[in-house]
Amino acid sequence: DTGSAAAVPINEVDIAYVTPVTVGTPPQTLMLDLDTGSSDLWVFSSLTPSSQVRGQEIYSPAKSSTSKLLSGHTWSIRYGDGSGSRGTVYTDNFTIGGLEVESQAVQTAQEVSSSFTQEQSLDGLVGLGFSTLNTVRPSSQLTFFDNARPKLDEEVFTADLKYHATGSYDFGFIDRAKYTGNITYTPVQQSPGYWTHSLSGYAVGSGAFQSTQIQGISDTGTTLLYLPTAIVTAYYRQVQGAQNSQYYGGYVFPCSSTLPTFTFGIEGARFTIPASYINYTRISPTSSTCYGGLQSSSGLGINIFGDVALKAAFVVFSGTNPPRIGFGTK
Ligand SMILES: CC[C@H](C)[C@H](NC(=O)C[C@H](O)[C@H](CC1CCCCC1)NC(=O)CCNC(=O)[C@H](Cc1ccccc1)NC(=O)N1CCC(N)CC1)C(=O)NCc1cnc(C)nc1N
Repeated sequence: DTGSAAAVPINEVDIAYVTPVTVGTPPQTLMLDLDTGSSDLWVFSSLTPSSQVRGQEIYSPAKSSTSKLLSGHTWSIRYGDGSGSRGTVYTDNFTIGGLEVESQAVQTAQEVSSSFTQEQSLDGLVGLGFSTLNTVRPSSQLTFFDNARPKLDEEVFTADLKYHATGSYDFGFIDRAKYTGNITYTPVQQSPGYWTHSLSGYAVGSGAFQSTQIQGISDTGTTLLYLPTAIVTAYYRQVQGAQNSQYYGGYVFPCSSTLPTFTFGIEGARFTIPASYINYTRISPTSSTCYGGLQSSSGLGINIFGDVALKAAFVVFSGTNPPRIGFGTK
């Protein structure tokens, strides 16, 4: 089997992408953030206090003839940006892009943090990290990809995220029409549960490519690209008026500045992020100061290849044994 679904940016600066999914019988449609940086599938639900719901679609297990309570099971998750949620667990039919998993663990939120309440276009997450990261207790649950794997034509899913446009996620096949040339693969280290791999180096603008192994995680749920401070300072040294602002928590620069491109390596292949992707957003709607899409990872303890980087390529997440990740030019 295969599946294919849209990845729709939820705002004008691609802060996140949501994908239509259906849960239950008859199908209830929700827009969820497919997140390779976590492994919980959770949704706003009829169990979420109405004071914490602001425009989100909700899943009501009581309205589904195929829902089953996973009794005694709970979950609680905390994300890198400090947001979080917790609740109970049902199993139900779950489909993405025509690909169905019966009795998928669907984690129903009983509490969500304020940033989720405020994000009305996001009805929950589909974790596509390794199932070891799942927070359901007493027994952890499998991700949609792990459940779908036995019925997939190929043990892969792909991400084709786009700049200020709708892209796609495919399951079970690699769509040759979505990239040119070949996919370059590199090994993935699946502990502790992220899609962890290395870049083979980088270049700032037309500068020489610096060959250096940079380990990090490819994370569709993270908006920006977070790399070691030395690389980030080398980049913004090329930007007139750029400064690392304590106030704004990162590099900012005049919106009128000319930004260089940023190239990263996967093994012998090279992928260039256009300057426009790195001119991420104005710090406020009327400001002439802009916030960079490339920021330092020093506070995170890990480098994160987030959407700013991933949208510059066609990315294959391969669940083969051993797992690997592939990048194609588009
Ligand atoms: C089982 C836990 C699980 C694996 C967890 N995984 C993650 O945190 C990575 C995961 O990909 C999550 C998935 C997000 C969570 C928020 C909602 C959207 C998806 N990514 C992050 O937290 C990366 C940092 N956040 C981001 O990149 C969010 C994403 C977002 C998008 C839309 C709306 C709201 C938030 N972006 C922003 O806040 N932006 C606003 C500011 C702007 N400058 C950039 C964009 C983890 O590592 N948690 C450990 C952890 C706990 N506590 C902390 C403090 N840090 C941690 N890393």
